[in-house]
Amino acid sequence: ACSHRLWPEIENTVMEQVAMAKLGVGECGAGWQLFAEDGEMKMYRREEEMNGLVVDPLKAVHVVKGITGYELCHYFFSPQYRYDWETTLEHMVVVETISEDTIVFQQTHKRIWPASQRDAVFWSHMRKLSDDQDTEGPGLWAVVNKSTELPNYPANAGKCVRVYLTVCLLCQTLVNPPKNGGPVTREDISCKITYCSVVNPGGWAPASVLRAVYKREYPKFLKRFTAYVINQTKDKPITF
Ligand SMILES: CCCCCc1ccc(-c2ccc(S(=O)(=O)CCO)cc2)cc1/C=C\c1ccccn1
Repeated sequence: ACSHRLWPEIENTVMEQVAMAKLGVGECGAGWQLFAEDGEMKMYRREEEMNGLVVDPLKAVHVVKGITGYELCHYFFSPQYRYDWETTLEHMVVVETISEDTIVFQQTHKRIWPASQRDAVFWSHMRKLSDDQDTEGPGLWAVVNKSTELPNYPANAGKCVRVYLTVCLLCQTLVNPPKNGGPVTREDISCKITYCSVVNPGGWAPASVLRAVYKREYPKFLKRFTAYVINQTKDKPITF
C-alpha cells in the first residue's frame, strides 16, 4: 500500500497524531479541562471554535486490565465488529480496502435532535509503532482515522451534513510477568489507552447541543468499546 495515493497523507497524519497523543494533557499547553472521570478513565476537552463552529478537541486516557493494545486496535479498526460497539452508527460502508491495514469508510450517524443528521468519509489505518523505550516489548499499536474526499460520496449531497474528523487510538500494552515465572495470563496484562478526537460538525449545530452530545457520547463510547473488547477476548488466547 506504500504506493497508494493516500500513503503520504497517512504517513504524515499517523506520525503527527501519535506524537500529539503521547503528550500528556499537562504538556499540550494550557486549556485542557477534565470533563468526565470514571475509575481509570479521564476525559479532557479544549473549547475551540472554527468560524463559529464548535470543534472541541478531545483527549481521553484510560487503563484497562486483561487486554492488549493489539486487541483493542483490532476491534476498533475492523469493520465487522463496529455495529456491536458504535451506538450512534446508523449505516457503515467499506468504500475501499486499500490493504489489510488501510480501509476507507463511509458512515452515517444517527440524527441527534435538533441538529441535522451527519455522515463521515474517512480513511482508517492500523499500525504497530516501535516503542522507543522498550524495543523488544509488545510495543505500541495505533489506529488513525481521518476524513477524506471521495468523488463517489460528495459532501452534503443528500440528507446528511458531512463532518470532518481526525481520530487517534493509541494503545500501549503493559505486561507484569508472574513472580513464579509461569506463563503470562490476562491477569498479568493491561493496556494504556489514549484516544484523541477532533470532529468538525460540518454544518451549523448549536454549540450547546454539540457540547452536550460530546459530553454524553464520548464517555459512553469509550466505556462501551473497552467493555466490548474485554468480553470478546476473555476466553481467547492473548494476541500481542
Ligand atoms: C450534532 C451531532 C454531530 C456529531 C455526529 C457524529 C459525528 C461523528 C461521530 C464519530 C465518532 C467517532 C468516530 S471513530 O472514533 O472514528 C470510530 C468509528 O466510528 C467516528 C465518528 C459521532 C457522531 C455522533 C455521536 C458521537 C459523538 C462523539 C462520540 C461518539 N458519538
